[in-house]
This record gives sequence, structure tokens and C-alpha cells, in this order.
Amino acid sequence: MTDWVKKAEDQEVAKLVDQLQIQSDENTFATRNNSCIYDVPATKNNEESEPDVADPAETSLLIKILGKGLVNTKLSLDIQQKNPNSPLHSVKTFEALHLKEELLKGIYAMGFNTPSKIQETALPTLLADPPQNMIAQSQSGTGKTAAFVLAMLSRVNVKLNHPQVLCLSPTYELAIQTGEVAARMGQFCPEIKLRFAVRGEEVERNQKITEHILIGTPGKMLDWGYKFRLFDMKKISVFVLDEADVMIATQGHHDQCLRIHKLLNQQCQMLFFSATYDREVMDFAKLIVTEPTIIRLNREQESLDNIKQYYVKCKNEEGKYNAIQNIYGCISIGQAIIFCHTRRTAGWLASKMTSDGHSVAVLSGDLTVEQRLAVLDRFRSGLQKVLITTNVLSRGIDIEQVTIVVNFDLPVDIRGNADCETYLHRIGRTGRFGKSGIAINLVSGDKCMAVCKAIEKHFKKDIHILNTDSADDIEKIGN
Ligand SMILES: Nc1ncnc2c1ncn2[C@@H]1O[C@H](COP(=O)(O)OP(=O)(O)OP(=O)(O)O)[C@@H](O)[C@H]1O
Repeated sequence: MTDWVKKAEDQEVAKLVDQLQIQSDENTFATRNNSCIYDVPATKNNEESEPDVADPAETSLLIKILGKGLVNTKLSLDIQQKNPNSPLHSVKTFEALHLKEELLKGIYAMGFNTPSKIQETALPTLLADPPQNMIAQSQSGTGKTAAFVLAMLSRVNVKLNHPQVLCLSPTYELAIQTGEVAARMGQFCPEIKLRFAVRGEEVERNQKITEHILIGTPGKMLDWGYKFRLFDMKKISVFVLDEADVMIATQGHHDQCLRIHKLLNQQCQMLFFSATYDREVMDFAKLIVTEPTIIRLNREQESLDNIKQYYVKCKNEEGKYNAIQNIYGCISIGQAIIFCHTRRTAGWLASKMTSDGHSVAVLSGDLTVEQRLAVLDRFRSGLQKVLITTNVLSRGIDIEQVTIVVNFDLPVDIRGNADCETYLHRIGRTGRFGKSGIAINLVSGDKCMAVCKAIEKHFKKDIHILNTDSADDIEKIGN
């Protein structure tokens, strides 16, 4: 494993992302616009004027890199047992799992003293004999990766020199992240060999792969296992689908994962892990995973209880801008996020505010993951007080210190109706942990007003009118 550890360490993600430009698929090179967001080009392409949305794989990577350790949660677990022969129990210590000593040493060397909530329940099932299938869901940072990596390492029979464990990730960078965890956890097990099955990794056509664990992206895995037959898919005993929601919901990945799944042995242990599962994705997962134990960590309920909500009537975009000018002094006392619908609006607003001498950060979909990290780091460290963004700042990315959220554009679905879930998610960023927060909605036109009213009705919480031309009203926001 030593070479492998070194390799993983050498491939520190920050540097990687820097060199590589994130790709949504190993075979597609996304062309990125690295030019400064403030330079809104004269000829604007469609992407800029369409609603800006987050790429789930990029978001996962961002969340992983931003994550600073285990998220402690008091949320309850929801467990469904499809196989009546697999009694469920939980462990309070890693010793209780009866792991190989070297593996336990690796866990402690990583600074893990006790299992996290999801690990307590998942690990006994993951390590059980006979092997049990699992579909697990819990929010980012709760210890899923560490759990399945431990299962992967503990299942390897080092006497057999062929791949026994496959772990699929949606992107190169996410695969490397998982590999790094495996390398660290297995650092005292030099006999366990791992290999990345990602672009740039090549194997001679006439050679067989002898490593025990393959971590990679679906395309490369299919090439190696099916097209070039560099290993025997039927000999795989553990199959892990990480970021299962992204994998299943992304067309290309979906097909490739299904093909891999079909080539596997019936007895292969199937483990699906994800931070979220849409209903369809969960239904699909249940369809292809036989008798799974399903573990879900109940979602933290975002609430509007601690949030004062306002709306400001504006004539047009300029009117909205004036409203922001008027409240700038107030919003920049703490930290504020301004949400726009499109990259174009975000860019326009940022350039206007910048030219008026305000210091603002911008985060939109045309930035690389590395650029987004830099923007978030600056904002989180308080260097910039105002962050202008789109829906690309999607759920899961936590910025605790936000006190005001401004909806420059109210969130709407493709039919133009109020998107209440996104509204809750956006403004739920403020007013957390019992602190009070403020949400200001800039409303122009009847359609927009109707959206605002629909949101008010949906949550049964008043959204009060705010006149940003009135000093008294503005003072009201801060109190
Ligand atoms: N039992 C533990 N004790 C202490 N730290 C832990 C434990 N398990 C995991 N961690 C640490 O917590 C962080 C989050 O863990 P992990 O990456 O496994 O979570 P995750 O649920 O897979 O998150 P994501 O969905 O972002 O991949 C990591 O820094 C990891 O090293």
C-alpha cells in the first residue's frame, strides 16, 4: 500500500482541481470560462440568462473539501430491514466490531475514537457475515465514506491477487477523495493493494489487474472490466456506489452503473451511499439492490421560526438595485447573501455594486470548483461581507454566520410558480442555531408579487412590507 499512500497524498485535491478543471464525466471536457465575473461579455450566451443550477457532483466535491471534520448530529435514524435474517445491532466502539488490529490502528491514527451515529448502526451490517446489502443516506460529513471504506478494506482477502472490491464515484476528483481515505485507513495494511480506475491511469492490454480494491469512475471501470477484460467482474465481492443519487440520476452514469451491476455476481455485496435520495432514485435503488438494509438519518428541518421576512416593492431591476443601495449599510453589518436567478443578473449586480465601491463576492456556475472554494473561503473568513450568488450555492453548503438573505429574484420553478422548497433552503441559511435572521425579498411586477404571496401562504408566515426609502423602516431591519 505504501506507493499507493504516497500517490494519494501527492494528489492532494486542491492541487488537482487547480490543474484539471472539474469534469462532470471523465470523457467530457467541460470548457470553463475563467474570465472575471465582473466582465460581463457584450454577447451573452444562453447559459448566462438561464436559471443557474448546481452540478450535483461538483457540489459534493465542494462540500467534501469544505467539510472540516465530523458533523455531530442528534437526528434520529430511520431503519428498514428487508432481510429478516439480518438482525440489526449497533456498536458504541470500534473495538466491538472485531476488526483486524491493523485496521483498528488505522482508524485511531485518523483520530477517530468512537463511531459516528451512522457508523454505529451501519458498520455491524456492513461487516456482517453473510454479507448484507445496504442503501444508506445521511447528510454530508456524518461519516459515510469512512464507514464504507472500512467495509471495503475489511472484506479483502489478500491471498487472492485480483480485484475484489469496486467503488464507483461520479467524478475523478471524488474518486481520489475516497482513495485518500482508504489509503489513510489502510496505512498499516501494506498487503492490501488499491488502484484508481480513472482517466490517466493505464494498464497494458495483455496484463491482468492484481490490486484488490479498484476505486474509480464508471466509464473506466467498464473499460477495464468489460471491454478489455483486465479483471473478472464475477469475482467482485463488494460493490460500492458512492454519491448514489448523482450516479443514478445522471443519464450516462446511470447506464454505465447498470451495466456494471449486471456483470456482477448475484452474491456480491451491494452498498449504496448518498447524502440525499429523491423518491425515484430510492425506488430505483431498491429495485436493483436485493433485500437491502435501508438506513436514513432523518433530515434536519429547516424552519422559518427565527426569521423576520420582508418584501420591498420595486419598479424594475434598477429599483431593486436602489433598494440594495439603501440597505447596504444595514446588510453589511453582518454578512449577507444575495440570490439571483441567473448568472447574468449576478454578474450585472456584482459589477454595479463593485463600481459603486462595495466589496462583494460572486459565486456562480461559471466558476471552477477551485474558484468557488476561494470565493467561499474569503466570504467565510469575513473578508467580504456580501456574497452574490445563484442557485449554484445549493443545499448542503453551510455558511453559518449569515444574518441577512436577500432574494434579488424570488425562486421560481420552470413554470414560473413559487419554488417554496428553494425559498426555505435559501433563507434557512440565516437564523440558524436559535439566532435570528432576516430575509428581504425584492419584488417587481404583479407576477413577482403573486409569487411572494404564494410563499407567504405556503409557510403561513407573514412577509412584511419594507420601504427602503424610509430611514425608519431600514432601522427596523436591524432591531
Ligand atoms: N468516527 C469518526 N470520528 C471522528 N471523525 C470522523 C469519524 N468518521 C468520519 N470522521 C471524519 O468526519 C469527516 C466526515 O466524514 P466522511 O467524509 O466519512 O463523511 P461523509 O458522510 O462521507 O461526507 P460526504 O457526504 O461529504 O462524503 C471526515 O473528516 C472524516 O475524517
